[in-house]
Amino acid sequence: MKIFKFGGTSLGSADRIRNVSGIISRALADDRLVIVISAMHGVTDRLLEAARRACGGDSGYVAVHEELAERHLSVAADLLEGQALEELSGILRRELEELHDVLHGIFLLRELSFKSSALVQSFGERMSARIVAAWLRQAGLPAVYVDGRELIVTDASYPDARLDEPATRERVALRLARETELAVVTGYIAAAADGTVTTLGRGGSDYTASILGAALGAREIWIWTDVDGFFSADPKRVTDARVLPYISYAEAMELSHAGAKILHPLAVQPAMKASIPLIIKNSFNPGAAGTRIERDEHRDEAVVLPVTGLTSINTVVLLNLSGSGMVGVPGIASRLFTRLARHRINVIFISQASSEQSISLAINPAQAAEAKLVLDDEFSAEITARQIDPLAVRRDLAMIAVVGNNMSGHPGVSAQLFETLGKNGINVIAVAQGVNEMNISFVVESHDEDKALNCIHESFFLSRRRVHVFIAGTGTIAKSLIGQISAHRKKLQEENGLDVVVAAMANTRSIAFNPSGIDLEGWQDALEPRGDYQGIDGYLRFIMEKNLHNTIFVDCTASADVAAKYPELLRSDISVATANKLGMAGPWPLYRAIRDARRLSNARFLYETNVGAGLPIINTLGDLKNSGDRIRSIEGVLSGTLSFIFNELRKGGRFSEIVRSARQAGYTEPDPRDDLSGADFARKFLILGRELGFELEYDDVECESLVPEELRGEMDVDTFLERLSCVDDGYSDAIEDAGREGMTISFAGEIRDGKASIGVKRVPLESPLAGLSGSENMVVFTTDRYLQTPLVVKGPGAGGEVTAGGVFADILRIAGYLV
Ligand SMILES: NC(=O)C1=CN([C@@H]2O[C@H](COP(=O)(O)OP(=O)(O)OC[C@H]3O[C@@H](n4cnc5c(N)ncnc54)[C@H](OP(=O)(O)O)[C@@H]3O)[C@@H](O)[C@H]2O)C=CC1
Ligand SMILES: N[C@@H](CC=O)C(=O)O
Repeated sequence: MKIFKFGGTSLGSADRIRNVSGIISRALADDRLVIVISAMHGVTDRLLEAARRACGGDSGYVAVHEELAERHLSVAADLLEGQALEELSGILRRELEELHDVLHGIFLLRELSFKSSALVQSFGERMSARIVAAWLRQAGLPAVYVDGRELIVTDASYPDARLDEPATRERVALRLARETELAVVTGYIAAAADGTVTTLGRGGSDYTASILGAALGAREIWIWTDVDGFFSADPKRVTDARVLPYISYAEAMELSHAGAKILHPLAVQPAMKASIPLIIKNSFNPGAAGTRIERDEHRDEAVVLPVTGLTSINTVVLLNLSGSGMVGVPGIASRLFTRLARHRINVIFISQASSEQSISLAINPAQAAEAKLVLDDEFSAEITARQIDPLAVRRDLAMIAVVGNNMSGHPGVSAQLFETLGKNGINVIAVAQGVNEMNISFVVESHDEDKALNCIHESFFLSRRRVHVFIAGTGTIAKSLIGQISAHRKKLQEENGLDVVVAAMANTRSIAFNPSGIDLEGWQDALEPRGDYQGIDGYLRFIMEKNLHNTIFVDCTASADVAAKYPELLRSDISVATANKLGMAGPWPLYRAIRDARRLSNARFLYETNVGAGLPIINTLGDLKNSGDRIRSIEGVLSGTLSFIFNELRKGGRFSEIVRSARQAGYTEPDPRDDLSGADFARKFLILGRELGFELEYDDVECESLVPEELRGEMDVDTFLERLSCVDDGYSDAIEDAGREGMTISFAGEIRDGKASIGVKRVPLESPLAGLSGSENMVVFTTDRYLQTPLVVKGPGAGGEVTAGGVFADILRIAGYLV
């Protein structure tokens, strides 16, 4: 025999009931069934609403009653006709009349006890089970309506009555013995010894099914719901959550107690005691395998992960009782819990540090005010004597539980859990783990709940790793970067299990956002005005509000305002990959602030493209330094634009035209005067000097400017470029003059003994500097280890593609660290 329990969503309409009867008919071919029925979707809430209104003297309860009458009678009329419909309608009308009388009584008395509330709620299951039984009979099955009050005996503790197991067994054996009958039993409701209605707690139809299964020695108990099974996490919150084919009774209990709504927490216990498997199935997708809940030894060892699932309760409050007067004083915890129990305040989570100075409890927010009142009263003497502080209540919190049988004796699970949370900047407020080691519960701000669920899920379930990229800037570098991510995203997904999601892009005017990833082919169309999120502060607020896990901020602007935000981002544990040099080459206090924030942050800060675009210069210098080499000097060409200019001049080009071409090719800064003045080159040397440990400011770099004196005033870029031809002849002559002496000119620099200088240099034609082409950069590291033959890094040092490639590589380095 099997027990089939159908939840409210499976019974929400006539069509759904037809679907349910199809499932039942097919299963009956193989086995005897007992059917347990919940109230139709939403009905219990409406019944409670009607009762509350009636109690409050609001005659609106009548309208709710009429709505419920209409709903049930119209489903009946849709399913049945003729005599069968008449019979069923008559029964439903009688139920509805009784309901009306009860509600009217509540209205007159203005009194709603748990007992009368249970009676009101019972009509939901009573009417739905009547309808299902009638429809099954119409379909030719031997269905009979059985009221749960005839079968399940409880004590009279409302609203969550406790089962009287022996009495229930006896009644079930007696009433459900007839094998020819297809019993359609009301879930959720039971009766106390005196016959008054009791309820088994919200969602208690699962419990009914399990109680009946155990009492009847069923082979399996099937819980039919509207999802494919027990998920590794709530699929509405964690997109990669997957159905668990199997979980143990203990895991199911831990998960349902900690918020997984798929199964009533008490439903596991009777099935477990009788060793009956519970099967979670989707009535809308009966072909799906579902989840089997049974003893742990049935699990396939090959697929065992330490964590089975995670779940959360998204509104809890934390009560904190603390004070030096608690230390070493026996009985404090006993008084605390006894008082809460007396007021039926359910404790979801408990944590106490070994110092005994405080006890933290998580409870339902609806009970927080009462808890504060009763506990401040309980400890009033100690509070007056200042031995214990008044109870502290912290709100807007979520409790997350990470559950798995195999966490027990598996070192590293909590390390991995808290490291993952730390890297995502999620503050853990309280933690609890029992000695069975199969549940680590912790409390975080509600705002961090989804982020925590997603990053933990990724970390433990080997689902696809995802990083969320927020780009500032939509210009040359950003465009190339988007193109590269678009071209390689699929490959990264397939080969590395990494999903680089561009969640947002913003320029000074507009913003595009999609947490699942902006369409990289048509991102321009997704840009919208920035609305309330103006300026870089607005963008940062936007990012913080979205609070996605594994967020990486990518700076493709040339803005000092954006660079000034790096410390704040790092303090919020958001990693940064930047092409913008105005942070690392900014004023010393900003540089220091970035370095300090980076040291203290759980996030990473990478800026390889600040020097030499995509060339590995910062990393090379870091490796040399960190491995103990001493850098004697750094020389070379670190401006792609200036390199290009002199390389083209040598070929006979005209200075102003070459600058235009460099701009066209994406080598120049947004304002090419930043290149011609040597400022961009100087910034790179400033960064290298600082990497070497020198406390340098921008003005410490000796720098020769190629911007002609007469063009140094205020003017826009186009005017400047138009007037730049005034220097063309001078440069052509200088190249010619130098050539006559076997020399040429180049713009290069060096750092030696903490002094950095850059400028135009005459170099022999056979010098490596004269051999550069295009936008090539060249850096020569002379070190203790690379003395006779210095280490040279050479290659294109500017341009959209190489720079974007460097930024992309930094993103992937951060992703590797994050996930
Ligand atoms: N070109 C190269 O070879 C290399 C460049 N870099 C660096 O890359 C960076 C980007 O250069 P590039 O792409 O050429 O510059 P662009 O001028 O093409 O693009 C800059 C972008 O930044 C946006 N922006 C400016 N301020 C803000 C702000 N406060 N918030 C959001 N967006 C902002 C601009 O928006 P809007 O359009 O609205 O003004 C624009 O979209 C620069 O820092 C540069 O030094 C580094 C290495 C090599
Ligand atoms: N404008 C810069 C680009 C790289 O930083 C250059 O010309 O090198």
